Amino acid sequence: MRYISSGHSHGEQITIILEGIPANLELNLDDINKELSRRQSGYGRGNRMKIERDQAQFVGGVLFGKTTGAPITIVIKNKDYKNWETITSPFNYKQDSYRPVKMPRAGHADLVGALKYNQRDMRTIIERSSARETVSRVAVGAVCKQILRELDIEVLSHVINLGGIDVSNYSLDDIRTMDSKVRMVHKVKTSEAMKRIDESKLEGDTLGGICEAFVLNVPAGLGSYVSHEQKLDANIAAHVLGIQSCKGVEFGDGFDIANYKGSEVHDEITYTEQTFKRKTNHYGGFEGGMTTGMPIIVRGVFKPIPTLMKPIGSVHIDTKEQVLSHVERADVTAIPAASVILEHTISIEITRAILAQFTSDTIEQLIDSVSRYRDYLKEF
Ligand SMILES: Cc1cc2nc3c(=O)[nH]c(=O)nc-3n(C[C@H](O)[C@H](O)[C@H](O)COP(=O)(O)O)c2cc1C
Ligand SMILES: C=C(O[C@@H]1CC(C(=O)O)=C[C@@H](OP(=O)(O)O)[C@H]1O)C(=O)O
Repeated sequence: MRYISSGHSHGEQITIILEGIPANLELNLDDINKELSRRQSGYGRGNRMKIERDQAQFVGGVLFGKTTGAPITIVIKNKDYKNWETITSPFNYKQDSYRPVKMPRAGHADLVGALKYNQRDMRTIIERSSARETVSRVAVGAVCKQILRELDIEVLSHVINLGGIDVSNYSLDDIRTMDSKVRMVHKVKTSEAMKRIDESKLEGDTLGGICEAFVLNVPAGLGSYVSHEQKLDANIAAHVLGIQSCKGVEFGDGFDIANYKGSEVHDEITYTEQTFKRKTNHYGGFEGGMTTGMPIIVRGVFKPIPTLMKPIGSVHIDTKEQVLSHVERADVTAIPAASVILEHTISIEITRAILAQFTSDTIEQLIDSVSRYRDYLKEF
């Protein structure tokens, strides 16, 4: 399974081509659109999210509500395009009143993108480096979650730190039953986090944070130790790090394991109810790049939004004068959205590993093949 996306933040649309999804999967379009709208909400987002109402249009690979096995094409329109058309229309642009972007924002892709692609107007960089692209991961991840649901595998996420405030107060059961808005910025301690967001906004500043995701009911043995390309934890980490503004990924106890002895952190092996289990899950569900059968626990840390309404120093790319960096509409924080994106990114990698490992021309074959593998594990 693989996917590619194309499109600009303020262009007409984001187009996604997704290949390798089994045939006969009945897609629930409402659920896919619900996931897209979860990505849009969350306290601290800027005015762009008031303009957009993301909806997936399937224009290939789905007939009679089911996947056909052919590549799937998904289109997500940018409603904001109508306000940008004179700038971002590929050919019918007008240059008269347009001001090119010349003062790179530290933390964004502006300067390095301009250097790499020899661009003198960093609009060309912004249009693709923008996290608008994350609609594609969520649309693809939402399709993947429907496959995972057929296999009784569940992926959940929540915010655990927003701008330095610990907002992690929930058990797995709480997270599972929360409605999406509450899940993204939690009820308890929310007011403190919202206050911090309001203060940052007034100060012209931005915030980052940490999100956590869980994958439940994964069979042991997804992924493989035989090559780095097949290590599922490595593939999840790479894809998560590819989320705009992600600066680190950890599994289970993560960086904290450095503080313990082996006897304290290796997850001791037990055998109950015909299953190999672990007394603990310090390694977050992975050994040797393979799932252990314990819940997968992944956290991502996301830096504060680069665009600052009270800008910091920069250098004009033509004159080389010291200036203040470019200012444009932006989020104060996007951590609630990052949590949804994290969940979908992980769903994609879990699905990719499953489709690589099991017979999957059709969803029926996949369900049967995973079920037989689960029986085999019980008989082992
Ligand atoms: C959901 C989401 C929304 C974002 N919104 C903004 C934004 O409004 N303004 C901004 O400057 N950066 C925003 N970012 C971060 C930039 O896209 C990101 O920092 C930039 O592409 C550079 O990539 P890097 O941070 O991974 O190095 C957002 C990131 C995410 C995940
Ligand atoms: C459009 C989205 O996020 C955008 C990501 C983004 C950036 O620089 O990454 C900058 C902002 O774009 P704009 O300048 O149009 O307000 C965010 O709104 C989205 O998440 O759908």
